[in-house]
Amino acid sequence: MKTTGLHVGEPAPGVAKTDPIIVADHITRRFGGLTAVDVDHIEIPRGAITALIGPNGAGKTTLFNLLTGFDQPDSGKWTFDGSGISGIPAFKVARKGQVRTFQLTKALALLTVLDNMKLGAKGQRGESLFRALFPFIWRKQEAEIEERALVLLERFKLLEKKDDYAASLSGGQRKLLEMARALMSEPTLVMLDEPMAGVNPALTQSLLDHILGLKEQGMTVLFVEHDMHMVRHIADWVIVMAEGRIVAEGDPHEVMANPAVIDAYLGAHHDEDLGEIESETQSAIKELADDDADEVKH
Ligand SMILES: Nc1ncnc2c1ncn2[C@@H]1O[C@H](COP(=O)(O)OP(=O)(O)OP(=O)(O)O)[C@@H](O)[C@H]1O
Repeated sequence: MKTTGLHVGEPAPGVAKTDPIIVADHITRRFGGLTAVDVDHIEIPRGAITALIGPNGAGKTTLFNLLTGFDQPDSGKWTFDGSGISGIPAFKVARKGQVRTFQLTKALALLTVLDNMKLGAKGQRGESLFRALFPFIWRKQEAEIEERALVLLERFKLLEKKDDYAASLSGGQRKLLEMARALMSEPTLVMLDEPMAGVNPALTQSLLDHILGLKEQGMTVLFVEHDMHMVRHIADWVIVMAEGRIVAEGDPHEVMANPAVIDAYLGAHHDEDLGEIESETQSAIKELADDDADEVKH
């Protein structure tokens, strides 16, 4: 079920939201002479699924890294749930309830599925001092963490794999594990980085259902994705970036029909034959247009 009534006024870049969970101003991040992110104002609607899309190199991942404290901006301020979190390190951001998924790194792939889950809960209360002073309470907390991990693994159909190395999982199962691990810290905002990348079609629906499930449970979801089918099917709101800036925002269908978005994807090659210069994102836009045409026919 799509969530509507998210914005106030015309859906232009930076438009105000009725109930924003993130409000950010004047964020810039430069790498040498390159300005990777230059966002004047952005608001993420609470309780909805927002897609952040844009061509390769648009600055989506950099913006994700900034908002979650994994990178520091050259300028900018933002709030999460009403409290200022700009410049706060990632583990503190996560404690406040804003988590992001990570690609399963080599090191994590060499841990079991269950250990990966337990790591997702670390940085909450299990500090070493706490452990030393209150071993009894600490053990109780460990037991609670394991219990929560098992419940989540069951929900994500990974329980049978709990003692396997994460490296042995398929691409889709890894994505499920990344999402399940993020949920260990009981977040209010879940940020997913390309949740569909490397997922085979058999697991696509299950992943989509899990993401919709997060919203049903009251969480806010923000994801970066190149897969336009996914954007269209589950996003309530779409924000488009190009060259570090936000170039369009709105409902998925309206955004896809927006000339600024088509321009952002096609860039200087606008008038050329798409067949010759086709890239991942260009073919995605074409697929989407085909989908829309199919829908009109039916
Ligand atoms: N650590 C870094 N050092 C130097 N340049 C960087 C760094 N990280 C990102 N960039 C540059 O910043 C720009 C934005 O990159 P970013 O990865 O944020 O884009 P993106 O929209 O996530 O792209 P993609 O869809 O390909 O993942 C790119 O030109 C990239 O080369």
